[in-house]
This record gives sequence, C-alpha cells and structure tokens, in this order.
Amino acid sequence: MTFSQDLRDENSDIFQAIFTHPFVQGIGKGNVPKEALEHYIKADFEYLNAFIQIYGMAISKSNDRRDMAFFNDQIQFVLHSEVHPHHNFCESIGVNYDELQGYALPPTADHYVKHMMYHAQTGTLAEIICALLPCPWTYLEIGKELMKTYKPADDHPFYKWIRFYADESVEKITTTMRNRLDELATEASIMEQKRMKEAFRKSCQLEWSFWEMAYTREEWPDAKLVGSR
Ligand SMILES: Cc1ncc(C[n+]2csc(CCO)c2C)c(N)n1
Repeated sequence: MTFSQDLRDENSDIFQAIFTHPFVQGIGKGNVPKEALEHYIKADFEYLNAFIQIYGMAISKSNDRRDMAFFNDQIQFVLHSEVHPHHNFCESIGVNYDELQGYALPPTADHYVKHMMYHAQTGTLAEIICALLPCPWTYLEIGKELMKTYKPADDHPFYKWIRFYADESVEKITTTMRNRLDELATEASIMEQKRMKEAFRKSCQLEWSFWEMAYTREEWPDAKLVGSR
C-alpha cells in the first residue's frame, strides 16, 4: 500500500460527501442556482490566484529541477487552462467573467488559501504537496463520477466543465503529485508523516466546505450585519 493510497482510503468519507454535495450533484444534473455559480466563480478566481502564488512558494522550497519544472507547468495550467471551466459556468448563467473578478475571499476560501500558505511557508516539500493534492484529486474524481453517473452529452450545460476535470491532463497532474509524494513519504519521519496526513485531510475538508460556501453563499458577518438589527 502506498502512502497516497492510504491518504485516499483514510479520507474516503470526505470524498463521498463531496460527490453527494448538492452543488456537485447540480453540476451533474445541469441545474445549479445562478447565485451559487456566481459565488463560486468569484471565490475560485481569487483562490486560483493564491494557488499560483503557492506553487511559487513550492518552487522556492524545491531543490530538484523536475519539481521546479512540474510546479512551473502547473502555474501555466492554472493561468491558461483553468479559465475554461470558469468560462463554462459564466456562459451557463450569461454573466461576463470580468464582472466576477477582484472580490474578497469569503471566510472558507480565505481559510483554505491560508491553510495551504501555512504549509507552504512552514512545511517540507512533502507537506506542501499534501496540502495541494486534494485540489486536483477531488476534482478529477468529481469529473469521473459525474461522467459515469450522468453521461452528459455535448449539449449538457456543464459538459465542458465535467469533461475538463475528467480529462487525462488532470489525471496526469494527480498521478505525478501522488508519485512524488510516495517517494518523499518513504524518507519522512513519523512526525512529518503525521503533519502530512493532517494537511491532506484538512484540505479535503476545505474542498467540501468550498462547495458548501458557494451553495450557501457564505459571507463575512459584516455584510450580513448591515441592516439586520
Ligand atoms: C476550490 C478548488 N479546488 C480545486 C480546483 C481545481 N484545481 C485548481 S488548481 C488545479 C490544478 C492543479 O495543478 C485544479 C485541478 C478548483 N478550481 N477550485
């Protein structure tokens, strides 16, 4: 059993909860409330900006050129490819992508980004990868689950989104990160392995929470307090 397979097994409860989340199921059914999609894109645009910065932090912790090249490729991927699923969501609700950019992160997305930054700043390379891996891994499995369950045709409103994440490019990213993690884990102390597992589980939980945040349109209290009392 590899370290990354252990991680997957230990967190299958959260993976399962992500697949059944109403936002994720709504993507499969082709029916997500417009407000939830807007809230998601606003937060995810800024989340991806932070993700790029964290890949930069990971490069600064890398000594091996293959790691540097991988993180560099991922920065390109987030910059140039991950805009496609966002465009798909925007088209489905008839909103211009530009209008959903530049918003402050809601609490859960803010927490998620800072959790990854914490591990990128204070942790080893293995720990950083553990904090980052649930991001491609859960999306890959969401894509595959939705493909299998709903078999979307190309006129499905979220066909492009589902295809994008079920694709082999996201599979390759996940596999590369898993393999590197498995290598690094063999040299990690028990204490480091514990921190790695905690970083991974917390990111899985925050992936679920990110869907929930978008679905419930979570905001900072000050936005709600205005005029409520
Ligand atoms: C909250 C949230 N989690 C995961 C992704 C998906 N994702 C983000 S970066 C990346 C590629 C990693 O190199 C992938 C697959 C997302 N868009 N938003």
